[in-house]
Amino acid sequence: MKMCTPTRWLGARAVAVGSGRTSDCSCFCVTNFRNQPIITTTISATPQGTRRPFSVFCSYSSPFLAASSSSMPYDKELAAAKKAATLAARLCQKVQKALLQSDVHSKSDKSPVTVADYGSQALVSFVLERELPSEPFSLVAEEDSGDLRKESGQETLKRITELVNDTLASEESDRFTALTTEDVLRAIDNGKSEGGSIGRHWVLDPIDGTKGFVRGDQYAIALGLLHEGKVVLGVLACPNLPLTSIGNNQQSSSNEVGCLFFAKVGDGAYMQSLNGSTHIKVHVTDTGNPEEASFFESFEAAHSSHDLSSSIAEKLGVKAPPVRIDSQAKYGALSRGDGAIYLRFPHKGYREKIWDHAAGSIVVTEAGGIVTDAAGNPLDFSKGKFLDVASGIIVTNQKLMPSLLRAVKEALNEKASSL
Ligand SMILES: Nc1ncnc2c1ncn2[C@@H]1O[C@H](COP(=O)(O)O)[C@@H](OP(=O)(O)O)[C@H]1O
Ligand SMILES: [Mg+2]
Ligand SMILES: [Mg+2]
Ligand SMILES: [Mg+2]
Repeated sequence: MKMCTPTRWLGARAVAVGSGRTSDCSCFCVTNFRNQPIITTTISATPQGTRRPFSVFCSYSSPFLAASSSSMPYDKELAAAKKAATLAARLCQKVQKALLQSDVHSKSDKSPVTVADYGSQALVSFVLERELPSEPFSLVAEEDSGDLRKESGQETLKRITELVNDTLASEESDRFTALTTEDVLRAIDNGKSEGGSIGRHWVLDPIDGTKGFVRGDQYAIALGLLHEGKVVLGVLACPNLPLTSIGNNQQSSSNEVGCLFFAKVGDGAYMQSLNGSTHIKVHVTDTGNPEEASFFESFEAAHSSHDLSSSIAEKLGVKAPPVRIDSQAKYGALSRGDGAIYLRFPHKGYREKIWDHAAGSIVVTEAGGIVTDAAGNPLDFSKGKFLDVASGIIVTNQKLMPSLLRAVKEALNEKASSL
């Protein structure tokens, strides 16, 4: 079977143009941008068997193709995601600047949540639904409105609604209409989808790294899109991340902070300033030498075992000390080569959630990196809101992955035999 990439998308019609020897190959296959066959067709052989150009016209009724008539797949979704994450970042920056103790609450699992987590979720949900009116809207997001619907949550709900409206009014004054508290509750609760392997689902962490946010450190607004269980685009807004490298031994040449990373499947990973400069393509480091590599891990030892990662780094031959920062800003920094490895080993019993990895993982893989669980399996985002991973998550480049996997295996075996 010959594979040829479509040269044009014509609504519900895919057109493939190529050349082939029609006498020895009669079955042709139109592939999508991930090289997966979407249409196969047979062309009858010419008696002469000559090499000549051919074109194949096939009817195809996919809503995905129909929706992509004049642009590349997921273009308008990416534009909407960048807009939503940028607006949410503005809201978070405002709150972090003037963080009042009363803006931090405790959820039933005792983790912190702030008015900015809720406000960011409401804004992203509202903007995505408004920008993509012709698409069914499904959102899997971290926060829910339960506490805000209680009597004790009314003041907080008012404050969140004000924040959302202030942000929309200052950033989009031309199209602003105020949201009510009910609108805000509804937008937050749109995030109740369970995700899964069928159709499309947005995946949102409105503030990833809330503890970092409250401390005044790193955090990210992380938004991904799943299609048939795979992450197909991701946007990471990192309002406090310097535009220049934060790796070990690297002096920052500018004080400017605020990065927006974005990636679409098959299209590479990019970074731009949150203030809207032109974007640059980013790539993970290509070092294969652990002595040149540094590694990222959680700032919070409660989120990832610092002991285990230090044992892995030692076995691998990494000399540099860990770079500890909060949130998926780690994935963003790794995607542009600030460091070579990200190690995440949650303590026993913790179940990873898809919103903590969806956006970050596509940014890194499109930048040429690899994201797997501790056994080397790819992450499976198709099983609902949880990610079932073996022991932990590891991220690095192609060259270092084989030796990293060996070091992880050794360190995990050592830990198991010491218990
Ligand atoms: N005990 C635990 N082990 C591992 N991860 C945890 C955890 N408790 C919370 N987390 C997750 O770790 C995320 C932050 O990761 P990091 O340590 O890389 O900054 C949190 O995201 P939120 O801040 O969105 O709740 C939360 O989902
Ligand atoms: Mg949280
Ligand atoms: Mg998170
Ligand atoms: Mg969060």
